[in-house]
Amino acid sequence: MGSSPAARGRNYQIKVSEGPGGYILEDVPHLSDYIHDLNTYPNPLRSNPAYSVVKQYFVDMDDTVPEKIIVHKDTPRGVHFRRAGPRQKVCFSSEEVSACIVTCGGLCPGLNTVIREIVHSLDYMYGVSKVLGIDGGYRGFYAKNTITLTPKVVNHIHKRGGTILGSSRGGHDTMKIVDSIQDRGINQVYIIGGDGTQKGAASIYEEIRRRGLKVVVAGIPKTIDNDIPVIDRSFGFDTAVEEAQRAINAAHVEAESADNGLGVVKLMGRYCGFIAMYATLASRDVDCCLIPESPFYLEGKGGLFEYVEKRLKENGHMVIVIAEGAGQELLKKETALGDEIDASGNKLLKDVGLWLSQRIKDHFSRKLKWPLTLKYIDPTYMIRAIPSNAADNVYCTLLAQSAVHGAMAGYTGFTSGLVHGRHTYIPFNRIIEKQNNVVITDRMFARLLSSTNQPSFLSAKQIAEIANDECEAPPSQLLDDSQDKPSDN
Ligand SMILES: Nc1ncnc2c1ncn2[C@@H]1O[C@H](COP(=O)(O)OP(=O)(O)O)[C@@H](O)[C@H]1O
Ligand SMILES: O=P(O)(O)OC[C@H]1O[C@](O)(COP(=O)(O)O)[C@@H](O)[C@@H]1O
Ligand SMILES: [Mg+2]
Repeated sequence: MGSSPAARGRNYQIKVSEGPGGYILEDVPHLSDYIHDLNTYPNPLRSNPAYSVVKQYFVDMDDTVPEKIIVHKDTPRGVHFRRAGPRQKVCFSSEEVSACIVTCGGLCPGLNTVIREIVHSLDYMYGVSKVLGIDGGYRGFYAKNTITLTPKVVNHIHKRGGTILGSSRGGHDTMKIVDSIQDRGINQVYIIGGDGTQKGAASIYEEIRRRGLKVVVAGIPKTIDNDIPVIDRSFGFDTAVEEAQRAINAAHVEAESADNGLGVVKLMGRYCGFIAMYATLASRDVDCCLIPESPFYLEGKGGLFEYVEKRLKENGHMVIVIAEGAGQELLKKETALGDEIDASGNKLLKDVGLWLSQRIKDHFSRKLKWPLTLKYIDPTYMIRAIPSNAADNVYCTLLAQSAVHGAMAGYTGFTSGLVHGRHTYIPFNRIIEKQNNVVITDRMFARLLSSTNQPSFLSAKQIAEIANDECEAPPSQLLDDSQDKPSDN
């Protein structure tokens, strides 16, 4: 993977200022930080009939959004992010802009909606007509042709799953990508992708800045797994949870219709179990939800087999939801398979659902001689390939609009993201420093355990150790709803 010496330093990204009462602004870079004779223009939205009637349509330059909204009387004001939205002045004239859009990593519902809205916002709000689609992810910058994107070309794409631009893993070469951006005269780069993609976007931004180019880099966070930190949730997550209900429902119907019926559903989540956890909480038909963050074991007292036996005796049927990244250590021990990675360096997972189903069947047929009817459903790629639902469509639209407003205003090196329901510009360093995961000592996980009645599979000592490890890390927004809403405890 190519990255410049500047990219390895990562110093350009951090722009922090402080104010009274412990106020901290983790700001995003601006072209004027390194280009001193930057022209500005009045925002064309001033004369747009749709927006000119809105009172205070333009965002006040001083508006910021707090990272934490639950505070005590004496709490310092803490970290804030710049509020997204249109500015009075822009740094590009409409004719000057030459934009490009790239989608990278795994598919996710909503990708086409984001592409469509970037093209539409650039054209209808800012009069920009030069927009290129980069074919097939990062490597498309230097190894493939581009696609001309017009409002007409993208008009109906939000009704389709996937990405009309194609995507890929691997192939990120900072130098070749920035050379291609420079050669093509591109000055706005919109990069849609997950944690890996945003790391790549940070390297591109740093190299562009090192070369002193008037080119803005705007990220739009994409991941069905919801593993991107800081933001409330990633687009496509809501759609995935909704679609997962169909698989869980099918598993439940199958399980209920058979003697000792057991439905096993595998859902996505390479390193985190958000989809599994939320789908379980939404469905209420699930008896056990297994996620990567919460280790489990099969045999012996307190193990999964014991719980399955108990539930089948009590209820006659059972549904297990398992995130694809759960139980990988157990599976690895038993199958002696090595560690493999994909082209982006992500762990390649073994099929834990298939393995678990086989282990349960073996256990009940050989050891207990129980007749068991087990149905295994793997809807993972079906879920990922559908178009986004209504809520995600609106969310994608606003994320794309925010990115365009930010880029036109000259902000760069940022990811457009929702923080406590407010659209913000988050500096890349905050997005790529860690991954979001389910905190099993948070209230939300307790709610999950109490809704399924499953054992936690952890001893009191293990839970205490995890709690100690996690007390340093702030709880994720999606998990700890005490961040957003009054506690319901
Ligand atoms: N640390 C990194 N630095 C630069 N590029 C990266 C990095 N990690 C991943 N990428 C690139 O980002 C793209 C997408 O990454 P991947 O992990 O596959 O998906 P996602 O962005 O959804 O997490 C790939 O083209 C990959 O080469
Ligand atoms: O598309 P692939 O390479 O089979 O990868 C599957 C992985 O992609 C995901 O859907 C999303 O991962 P990314 O957000 O990193 O793209 C994971 O849930 C899953 O493990
Ligand atoms: Mg990823």
